Amino acid sequence: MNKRDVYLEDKPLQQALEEYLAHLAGVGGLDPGENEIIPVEEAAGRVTAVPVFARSSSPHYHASAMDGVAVCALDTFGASEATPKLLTMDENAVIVDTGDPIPPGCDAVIMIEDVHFIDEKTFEITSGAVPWQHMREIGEDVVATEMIVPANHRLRSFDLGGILAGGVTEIAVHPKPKVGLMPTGTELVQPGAELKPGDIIEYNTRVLGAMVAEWGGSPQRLEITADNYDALKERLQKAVEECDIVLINAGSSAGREDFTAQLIADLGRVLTHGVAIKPGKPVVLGEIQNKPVVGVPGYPVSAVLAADLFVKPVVYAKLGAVPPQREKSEAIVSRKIVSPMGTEEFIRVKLGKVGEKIVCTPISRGAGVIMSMVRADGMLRVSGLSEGYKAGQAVQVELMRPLEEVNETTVIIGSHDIALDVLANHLRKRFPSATLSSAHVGSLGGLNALKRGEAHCAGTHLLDEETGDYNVSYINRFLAGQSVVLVNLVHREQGLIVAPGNPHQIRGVDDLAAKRLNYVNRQRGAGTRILFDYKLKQNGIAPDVIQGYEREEYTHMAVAAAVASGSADAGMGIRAAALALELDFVPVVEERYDLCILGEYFNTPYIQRLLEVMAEPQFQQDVFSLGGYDLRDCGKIMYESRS
Ligand SMILES: Nc1nc2c(c(=O)[nH]1)N[C@H]1C(S)=C(S)[C@@H](COP(=O)(O)OP(=O)(O)OC[C@H]3O[C@@H](n4cnc5c(N)ncnc54)[C@H](O)[C@@H]3O)O[C@H]1N2
Ligand code: MOO
Repeated sequence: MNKRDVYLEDKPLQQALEEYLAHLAGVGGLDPGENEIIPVEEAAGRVTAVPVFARSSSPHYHASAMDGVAVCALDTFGASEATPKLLTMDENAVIVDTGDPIPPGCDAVIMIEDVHFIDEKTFEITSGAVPWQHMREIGEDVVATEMIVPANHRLRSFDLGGILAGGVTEIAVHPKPKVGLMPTGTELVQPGAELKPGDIIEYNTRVLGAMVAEWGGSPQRLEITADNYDALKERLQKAVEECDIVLINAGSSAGREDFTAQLIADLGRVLTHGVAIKPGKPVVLGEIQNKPVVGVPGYPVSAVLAADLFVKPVVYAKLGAVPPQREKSEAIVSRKIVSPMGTEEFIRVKLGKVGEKIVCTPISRGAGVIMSMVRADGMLRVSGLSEGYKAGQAVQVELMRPLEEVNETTVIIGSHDIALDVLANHLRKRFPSATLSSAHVGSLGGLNALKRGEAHCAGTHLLDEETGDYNVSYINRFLAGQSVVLVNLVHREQGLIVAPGNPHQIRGVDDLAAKRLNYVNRQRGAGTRILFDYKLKQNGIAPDVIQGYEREEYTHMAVAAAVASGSADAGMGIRAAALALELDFVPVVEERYDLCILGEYFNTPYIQRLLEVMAEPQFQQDVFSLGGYDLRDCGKIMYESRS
């Protein structure tokens, strides 16, 4: 049998979902299952299977609502400042505290503050009591037999109070759908294992498990199964028997060992294999023994999206509900986004409020980049009917963080430095509501982002070859006429990041050419790239003599990672990046790394908070101990220009 299915469908998302839910509903695959009876105190987050009716009223007796004296209102009529009335304890008044039963014969409470004792037994009042004043009547809160919550209601903390107040101690809830999570792949190893080349840490089922729990299901993580058809079939069969829903992770596409669709077809039925979404395209929507079985693609972002789009509605449906919509916000696209027609694309974006508008900047679109989810503030959907967006276009973004957090975010776009991570961390510690969001597009990219009004500030280290000074001439050129303040963050060592022990005995840039070594470069517009070009020129070396000059990475850490992996012999970067990956470092220059701040934001909390943190000795110490940093000018204004 040819188990390799290379013909994936391209079904539109909405159609795939509707067809799937309709099919499942038809075969009973969305039925909730037998009710579970549980104590009310354990019921938060659970979903009621039947309405809950009050057994008793609350209060179930007339109760005093205040500390004071219970009286018969008739006895108090006519009391005023001019004609106070005297009442006698135990004859026509009884002392009560809040919550006490009202004694027979009484129908009102006078607050203790309004009572003037003449002696132990007698007191005076200067205004009459209205019948039922300061009393809580029987059933003021809950009336016996009334419905407290309907069926299919997800119980919140205070709902438990209402139910218990109504005299109910146990309730019937829908069982949590048991979702079997089946990781497959010979290459998978458990988190924490010693890693060999080719090993992949199995984390998808952990992520999926946390998602299932959030939706109200009960995740059941299964053992890793190798890519062996018979073993997979046996495991899947067992999982279907034991669970209400089964997710098979990976093996969904067209690889030689991608068996998921075939397995589901073999044991049940595949309704859809391939949906016009990106990431997540090879998702398999199927059913075995009337139970939903979904083949979730292996790439982590694809897995999260496929589960969110197709499994969440199934779990919710089994609990008698539809998933809540994510909150949305309007945002302005910072740069052109191109997306293929015919595919609904899900683009992870960073958000920040710069001036009056929320700016939306796309981050990595790779389906294998889980960090794109970690870093995302929102998700931008590009419909299959659209080719994307122009820079400056207004879009609706689904929020992955509360809008208040987005509004409190300082947006820094430009060159990357590890000190920014330390700054972000200290900022959050000192100001819990504040966030520093940094996007790494190189120094020139940062200045351009400032010009377009997409950031509050930019990290920049641009060497002026003529003057040997940093940043100022570039600011005057790229931000002419704009008011900016240039504040130093660090001086740092730039040099060549090389393998441990410096096996090629590299002493400087000239050795790269002389020894024909493999170099890894930074992208055009990066300050480090400009520095490298300057050093080549100084040494009279043409760029095309450098092997790997065209290979571009976007951050110091990515350059260090290329050297660590052995795919490059050297790359220019900061010492801290070399130290972080236990590599060696050949110093070339000390350079200045500044924050270029738009004048209009200088006196706002976005910037003042950063400056406060930069002045902290602990922040400076933490940056210093990364190695290769000098903080002698940290926080100092290096230059100011006015519009
Ligand atoms: N010729 C084609 N190749 C691929 C296609 C295609 O249409 N034609 N689709 C691509 C797309 S899109 C996706 S998405 C992936 C889906 O891959 P599979 O579901 O078959 O998964 P694997 O190939 O087994 O694994 C992919 C990748 O996922 C990571 N992975 C897998 N399991 C886990 C886990 N439990 N925890 C963490 N990470 C996991 C791992 O990095 C694998 O390398 O196929 C493309 N190929
Ligand atoms: O569907 Mo795949 O998830 O685009 O990478």
